[in-house]
Amino acid sequence: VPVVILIVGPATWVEKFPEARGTRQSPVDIVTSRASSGGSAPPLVWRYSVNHPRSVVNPGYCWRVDENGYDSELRGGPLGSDVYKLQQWHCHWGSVNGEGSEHTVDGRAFSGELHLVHWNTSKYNSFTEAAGQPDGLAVLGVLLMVGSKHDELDKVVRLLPYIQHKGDKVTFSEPLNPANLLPKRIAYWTYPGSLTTPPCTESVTWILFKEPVQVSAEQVRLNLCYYVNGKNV
Ligand SMILES: Nc1nnc(SCC(=O)Nc2ccc(S(N)(=O)=O)cc2)s1
Ligand SMILES: [Zn+2]
Repeated sequence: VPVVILIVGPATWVEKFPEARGTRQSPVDIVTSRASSGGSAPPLVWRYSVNHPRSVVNPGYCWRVDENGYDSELRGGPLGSDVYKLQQWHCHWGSVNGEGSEHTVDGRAFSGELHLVHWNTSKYNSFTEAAGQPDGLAVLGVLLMVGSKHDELDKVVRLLPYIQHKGDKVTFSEPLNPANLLPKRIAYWTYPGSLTTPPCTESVTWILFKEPVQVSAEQVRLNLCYYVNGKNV
């Protein structure tokens, strides 16, 4: 009986998304010995609005929080003189604890990875337009490791049981400051890269914080069980 092997992972993305064959594809392994020092880059500065309604969506993999157009600003660091605005933030978790981050550091994976996705409002008129431009997006990456409970993240994790299936969405108005999702030490690695999932557009300036942020084992478990249930191929 002929065996049909259905490959749905990154290896087949190039067939439908030519960008995936590009020269600046993410994620990457950060080889710390090869990272150059920051030199004279200006400080990275951010400001997020706290008291506005947000919605948590199940896009079919992990979960995503939409900022619904409320004001915010990310500037400085590797972003030149452009100002970026937070569009959405989401997570990547593994199917097994201890793996699941997209970026690795010296070959080491973390239990998860949070992405805060911003777009260049100085140059473009919409997220979708910016998402197709080489300097259109800036994503802050936060590595997650098991440790103490993360109270700010818990405002989302506790809502996961209500969005078990693809397309489910729940809106909440509890005040939340995305800045509280970032590590205390703001040292980071940065490189020109791409969206890590289709269409893999090479439009992302990646800014990955060096210091992992701790989440509790229970929060990982909730994401894992949610991930397994909510995950669509
Ligand atoms: N040209 C376009 N690409 N993507 C869109 S809208 C969908 C979208 O936001 N995709 C997206 C995919 C991956 C990432 S990630 N994991 O942060 O690199 C962020 C965002 S329009
Ligand atoms: Zn992501």
